[in-house]
Amino acid sequence: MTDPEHDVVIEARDLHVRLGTSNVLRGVDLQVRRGEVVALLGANGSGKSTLVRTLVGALAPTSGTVDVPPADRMGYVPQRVSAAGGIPATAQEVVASGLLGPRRLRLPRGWRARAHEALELVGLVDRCHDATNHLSGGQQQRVLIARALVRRPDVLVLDEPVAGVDQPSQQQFAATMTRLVARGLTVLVVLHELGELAPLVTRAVVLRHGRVVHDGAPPAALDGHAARDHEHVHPHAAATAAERGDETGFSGFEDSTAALTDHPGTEVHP
Ligand SMILES: Nc1ncnc2c1ncn2[C@@H]1O[C@H](COP(=O)(O)OP(=O)(O)OP(=O)(O)O)[C@@H](O)[C@H]1O
Repeated sequence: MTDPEHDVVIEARDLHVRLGTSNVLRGVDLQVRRGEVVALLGANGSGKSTLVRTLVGALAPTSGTVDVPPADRMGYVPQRVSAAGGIPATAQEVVASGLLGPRRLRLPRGWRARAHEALELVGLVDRCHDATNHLSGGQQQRVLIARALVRRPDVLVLDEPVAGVDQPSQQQFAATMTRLVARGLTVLVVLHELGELAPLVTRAVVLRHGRVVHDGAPPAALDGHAARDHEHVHPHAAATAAERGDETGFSGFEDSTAALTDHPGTEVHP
């Protein structure tokens, strides 16, 4: 018999994080099981980045517990970081730097092959000798994903990996994630909308004001609302959520708010 508890690879219990004078996370419980692709959604400022930064150990919880794999089994792609950083390093070098750590200051034997393997996964192996500052924003983001993959992690945590990224790179990113998930990678990904990743996402967790207000079916999976070419409005969605006292109402994702309720909303197609 399989034990679902055994499959939990990321767990946060009653997590509170206070930054400055703000209580940014206010009692978050989260579990991610092996093989899941969990989308972490929520309005700007709801605490998504703070949650993933706490999970990867970049921030200390004020209270509560975090249980995650060892650092070398978990890849992390932070939000809005350029792979270029003003230093004329090649894609291969940036990726290989993911093999370094506090206790490993020299690249291991075979680092080039490992860097190529990771660049292959993100579809950039042909650019391995290019300086990263000659790559597009989307390509730089893929270099950073390759950097997170170079240790062959079991779990990948990404913070808005496609925000502001060009469309070809978004598609390439989705293709990369599809390949990795098929190999068994577990993924926790902060997103503003499911977009190209919608078919992969197995569960959505929605934060609002530092609390989980939805943990279950991904909104787009219910009816395909997140499709790029699907334009519509839900004139009464907010009212519906408010009437029901439903805290899932959150700005910036109104469509999903409607999809999360059992009320279908009204669609207006231009
Ligand atoms: N170092 C800090 N000191 C004080 N407050 C902070 C700090 N970092 C973040 N915050 C606040 O915490 C809240 C949550 O921020 P966080 O970046 O986690 O949200 P987010 O959901 O990831 O937002 P976005 O979608 O805009 O990236 C915000 O109100 C932010 O202003």
